[in-house]
Amino acid sequence: MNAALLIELKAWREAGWLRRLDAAFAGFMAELDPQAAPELLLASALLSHLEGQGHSCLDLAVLLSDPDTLLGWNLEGQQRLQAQLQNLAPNVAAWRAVLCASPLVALDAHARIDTRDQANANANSPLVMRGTRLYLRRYCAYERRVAGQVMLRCRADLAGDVGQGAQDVQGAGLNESALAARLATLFPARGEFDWQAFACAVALRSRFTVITGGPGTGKTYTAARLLALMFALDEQPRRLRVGLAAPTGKAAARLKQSIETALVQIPADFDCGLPRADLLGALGAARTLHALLGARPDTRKMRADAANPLSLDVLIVDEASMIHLEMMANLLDALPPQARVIFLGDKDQLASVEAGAVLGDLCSDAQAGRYDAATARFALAATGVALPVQTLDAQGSALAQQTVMLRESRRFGGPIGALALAVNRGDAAAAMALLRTEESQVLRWTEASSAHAVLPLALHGREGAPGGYSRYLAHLSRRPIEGDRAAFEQWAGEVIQAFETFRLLCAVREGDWGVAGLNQAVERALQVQGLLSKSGEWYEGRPIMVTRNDSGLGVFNGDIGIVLRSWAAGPQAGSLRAYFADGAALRSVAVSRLADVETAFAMTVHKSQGSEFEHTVLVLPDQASNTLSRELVYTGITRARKAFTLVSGRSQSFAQALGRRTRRASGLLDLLNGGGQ
Ligand SMILES: Nc1ncnc2c1ncn2[C@@H]1O[C@H](COP(=O)(O)OP(=O)(O)OP(=O)(O)O)[C@@H](O)[C@H]1O
Repeated sequence: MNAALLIELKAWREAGWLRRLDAAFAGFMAELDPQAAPELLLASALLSHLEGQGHSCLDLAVLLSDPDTLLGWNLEGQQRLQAQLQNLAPNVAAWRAVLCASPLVALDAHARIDTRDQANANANSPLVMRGTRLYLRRYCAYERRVAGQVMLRCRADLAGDVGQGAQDVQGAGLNESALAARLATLFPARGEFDWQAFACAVALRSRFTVITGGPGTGKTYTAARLLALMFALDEQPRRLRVGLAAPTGKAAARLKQSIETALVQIPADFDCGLPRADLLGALGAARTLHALLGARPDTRKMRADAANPLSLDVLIVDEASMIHLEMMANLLDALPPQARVIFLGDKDQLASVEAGAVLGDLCSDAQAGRYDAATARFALAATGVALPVQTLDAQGSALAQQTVMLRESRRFGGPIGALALAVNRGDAAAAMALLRTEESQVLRWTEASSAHAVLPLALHGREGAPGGYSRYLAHLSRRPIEGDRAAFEQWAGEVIQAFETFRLLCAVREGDWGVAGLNQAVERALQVQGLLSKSGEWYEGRPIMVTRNDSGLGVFNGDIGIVLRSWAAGPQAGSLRAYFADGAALRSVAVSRLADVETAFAMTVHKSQGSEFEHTVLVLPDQASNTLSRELVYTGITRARKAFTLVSGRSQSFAQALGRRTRRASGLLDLLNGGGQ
């Protein structure tokens, strides 16, 4: 039977339902255990396949109840899978029993939260079963580590850390009256509950906090005021070690810039415990998580870990929706036990490309709140206003007490905000009406039979949102011929900035409507128009995106740069180098040293996370695609600052995308809620 099953899996690979790796993994399991049950081989192939799609595990209950939604295969694929399932164990309990009987599967049955890998009993088994979920061993361990750290830190007592006072909060040593007085200065009373002030208070009473909210809800504004509070309340503010980080270089640079801007806005009479300039200096550079943890090529092991922790008291991490499970486990392990970590992010955005949906899992109670009596009392004491009753729940988890959702957008009042809200609700009719009838020209819907409809937008923009890529190309043509290095660098910075005002975002990679096809088409169209002079792979003006971290070169996955001739004295320009903006500074790398890059006129929505463009064009393909989802459309729309255009190859794509939510299998939530069986 196994031989027949392995042949069937090969056919599934040839049909494109599985990857080569998935079928090979099942074959590997059959080699390790020639007596393996067919359930084990099928589950192995599907588990590997799902891991490639960002799931942390295979939930047998979902596999047996709704395999079509889980896998998203076409009708033939669904029927072939059903034909196999009919010959196998009849229900979840029977499947579980078969899998657990295999020497290749260890059982992780401890309900208790523990940071250690619980499946050590059978340390060589490649697979682990927890409850009805089957894991590749390392993902099970990552979930344990994340859940353990989150629970420890949420319950942590920060005695002595921030001021000393008589009215302790959960033993935290937090002086409530001092906190309330300072919060009142930073967040003047508005007569309603102030979620931003509450978020600051919550972050001060424990070692783990999540602040979530849509774009422009003031996550960075709140984090900056929180930093000011921490310095103000610390007995030795000069010794407070603060780190800023984000998953990508661009997001890190943006965080630093926004925090600096927000710190400057803090009322001058607020006493931060040290001069404002010193506070800014104390923050240091914002870093990518890879750089912060010391990622090294060819090993999963980071330089910083539990044995060699980061030298930090406070860490603020932005764009937390992009953090995958393995990275989160590594980050939490590397934080010293007494350090405080604050995650900022939008829970409704796309999850990381890699496995896990950590922020989504952590924020499962964010909308509801679920604050217990102690939190309600603390909120009232700290902010002077009671939490809204609908957010109270005596049974709220420890994590819920440390999670705050900011609910008011301060930036997106207009059509883009209204569209993002409609999309988030899954209200396709309202979203389409906004896109089709909106009069201010901020939004536009373009239905097209060919991907070439995108080209005029890329070349010149549209009415209400002019420019497209012609803006950066105009800058490109104004290279200073005479002048010094400073003039060259200023020009190069302007070219990069101008490129960042417009972007084509794709839902898929392949085909005419995907990243590859559109990049080629845009390059060709710009050449035909005489806007770009392309000779070979590398040419002046080529926008590139780095696709792999290279700490040696100082370039990281997602970095965007522009290829320019380097500065040389006199009218002679030098060799081609890729230029990247590092905040206000410029950094360059010889193009010959860049192996893992792609052209960046068009990029996936996934890769655009952490960036914003004045005009964003979201391109949905003409074929049905599993990658279309509500989160994808929401993420695309919220990348737009001033104008948004949707180009759809199929009229149904948009509504179908909004009807499809990305649900990633994960056992993290169960662990956080105290269940591990
Ligand atoms: N309480 C407030 N009072 C006045 N202005 C505010 C307040 N909160 C936020 N803002 C302003 O709203 C804008 C958006 O805030 P901020 O950049 O912090 O939002 P964000 O949630 O971090 O956005 P993004 O999702 O883009 O990262 C900023 O200009 C900020 O100064």
